[in-house]
Amino acid sequence: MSNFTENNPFSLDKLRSTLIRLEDTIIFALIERAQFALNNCIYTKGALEFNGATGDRSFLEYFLWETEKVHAKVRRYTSPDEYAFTSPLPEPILPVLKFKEFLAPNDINVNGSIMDIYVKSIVPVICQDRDDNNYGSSATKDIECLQALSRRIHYGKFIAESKFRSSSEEYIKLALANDRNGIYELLTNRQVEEKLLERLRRKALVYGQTFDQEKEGQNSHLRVPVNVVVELYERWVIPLTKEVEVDYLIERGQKAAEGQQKQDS
Ligand SMILES: C=C(O[C@@H]1C=C(C(=O)O)C=C[C@H]1O)C(=O)O
Repeated sequence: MSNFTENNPFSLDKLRSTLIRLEDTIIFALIERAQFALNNCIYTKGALEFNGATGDRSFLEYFLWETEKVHAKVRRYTSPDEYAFTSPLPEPILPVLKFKEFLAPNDINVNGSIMDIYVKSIVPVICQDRDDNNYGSSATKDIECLQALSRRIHYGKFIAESKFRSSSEEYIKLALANDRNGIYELLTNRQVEEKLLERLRRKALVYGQTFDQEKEGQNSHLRVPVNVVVELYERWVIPLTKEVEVDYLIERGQKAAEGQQKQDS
């Protein structure tokens, strides 16, 4: 049941349908990356293969940073249905830095950045550990994965705004007490999470099929292991999305209380 009229961009049902669509984007992005070898040198800082062109960064870090610089120059404001580094929502707006925090190689946030998690625990499992020289293609597919993951995680801002509008008094009270755990519990919907993980398992199983008749029925020939996709969400995507929601709701609640005080004075 949506919590607003259907034409409202903050309908929780509508926002959740965008997250469901992003599941497909992320699974297919992982499948696309898995067609190339690991090419470990693209994750190695200052790897000799790149003759110093990337300075003390890895090829992927360098490639991502340069890509983001181009995007940052051309990015205009977007609606909640499109990708946005900063939220079109009323104040507060999570700073663009949030994206960088998640991707910065030396990120201190939540057990390491999305890039650290992706490079250390996702790519080595979905790609064969060898070098096929497809460095540019591999990094391009990595960036598509990282951007889809970041888009999904930062969508937590819009989900948080929707929840705030449904229960603003409760969130304001918790925000004024800086009660992050209280906000985390209030925003958590375990039924939605369990349903999501089950749907993800089914999608990874179907999308990952190579339809190679000789191997019919052998899970080993899946293009991406099902448990990798499910664990990615269970261990990282969902917790990081909720971190974004909590960050947003703390600021949103405190600023709303300030606004109320100004009105009352
Ligand atoms: C995104 C939401 O907020 C939380 C995070 C979820 C997720 O990251 O998949 C799912 C349910 C909630 O615990 C939501 O309520 O839909």
